[in-house]
Amino acid sequence: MFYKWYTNLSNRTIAITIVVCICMLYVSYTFNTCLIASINRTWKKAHTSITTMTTPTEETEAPQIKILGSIVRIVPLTGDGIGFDSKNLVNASDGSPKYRFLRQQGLRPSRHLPDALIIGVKKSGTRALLEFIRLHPDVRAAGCEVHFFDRHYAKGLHWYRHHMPPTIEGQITMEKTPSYFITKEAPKRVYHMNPSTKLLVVVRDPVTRAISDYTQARSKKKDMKRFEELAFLNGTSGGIVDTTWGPVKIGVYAKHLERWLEYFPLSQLIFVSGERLIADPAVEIGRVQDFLGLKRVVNEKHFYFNSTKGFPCLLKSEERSSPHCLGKTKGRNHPRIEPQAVDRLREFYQPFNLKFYQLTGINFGWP
Ligand SMILES: Nc1ncnc2c1ncn2[C@@H]1O[C@H](COP(=O)(O)OS(=O)(=O)O)[C@@H](OP(=O)(O)O)[C@H]1O
Repeated sequence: MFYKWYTNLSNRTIAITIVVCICMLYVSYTFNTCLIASINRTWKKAHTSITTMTTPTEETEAPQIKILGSIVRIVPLTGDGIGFDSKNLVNASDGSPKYRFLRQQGLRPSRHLPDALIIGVKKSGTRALLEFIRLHPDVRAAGCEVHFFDRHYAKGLHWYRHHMPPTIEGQITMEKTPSYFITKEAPKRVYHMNPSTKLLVVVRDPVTRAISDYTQARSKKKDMKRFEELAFLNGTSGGIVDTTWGPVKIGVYAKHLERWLEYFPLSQLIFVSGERLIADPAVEIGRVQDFLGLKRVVNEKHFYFNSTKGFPCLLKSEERSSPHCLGKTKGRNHPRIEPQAVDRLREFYQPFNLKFYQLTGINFGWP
């Protein structure tokens, strides 16, 4: 009797587990992780900063929430065709006090396709660049990598726009997805969205970049082969470079850039040095603000050097008012690579680096 009851129970548990798994798979397929992360963040914020929520009043037809002691009326966003519902509340509860204030004033931010894109290069400092430039009050950026021009293009521009943050007049919308730089179809697709899109490219010594890329991959797959075995065809450090291996291939910047230059004039691109972004972020951010036609607001006062992390960090940002660094996946310790392998890779990249310097008109001074 007990055995039968126990078997029934475990069968039911298994059935429930399967149903839950299928539902989760469906949800993760339907929505992208960016959206889920953003809902998650908003959910967390709502639980830390919203203390009371009242029901809609007839007069306003909009719910009021009590944030840090003051009553705020949530004004629905326009431009997306989103009605006033719980989904909209997620959007409307954008964490920034600036936006809560604007909504109180009846100003209606709306979502726009990006004016500027950080298109790459992976592991060169793209996150740092985005976090630094979005300190500017006239810049608003999607927090996650949207991957529209590589993975989600079939979903259409309406889908893409919905992933952008709400902006008010005069603000620039930005997004960063480093894989755009190497995606063959991306230049044409971006051009079709808007031929005036400004393109930002962060580049770093391709050898260090390849090691950084490998370090990231190895952090997810512990039994990964050694760098030297993957970067060379015969597995030996001085051998033939495996140009089909992703971390090597991405570093041939000139080849990827040529595809972008088929669609965009050089003047529409800015090249940010990943090395200088670490050594002197204020200078690089100054150039970027000029390029975007923005007043130079972000400057050295926004940064401090964190000697424990070994990187520049932020004194405050829109999301956090206390000093903080980028996450622990940025600025990882790299494994030791045989000097012979490093030398061979430097030799391999040299002609491509020179070509890249010629195309951009900038000597990045990589060894
Ligand atoms: N301020 C600051 N803090 C931490 N890390 C910084 C910073 N500025 C640039 N970097 C460098 O950024 C590298 C990661 O590059 P990305 O953000 O482009 O990586 S990713 O492609 O988005 O995964 C990361 O690479 P690793 O050092 O290999 O982790 C850093 O070297």
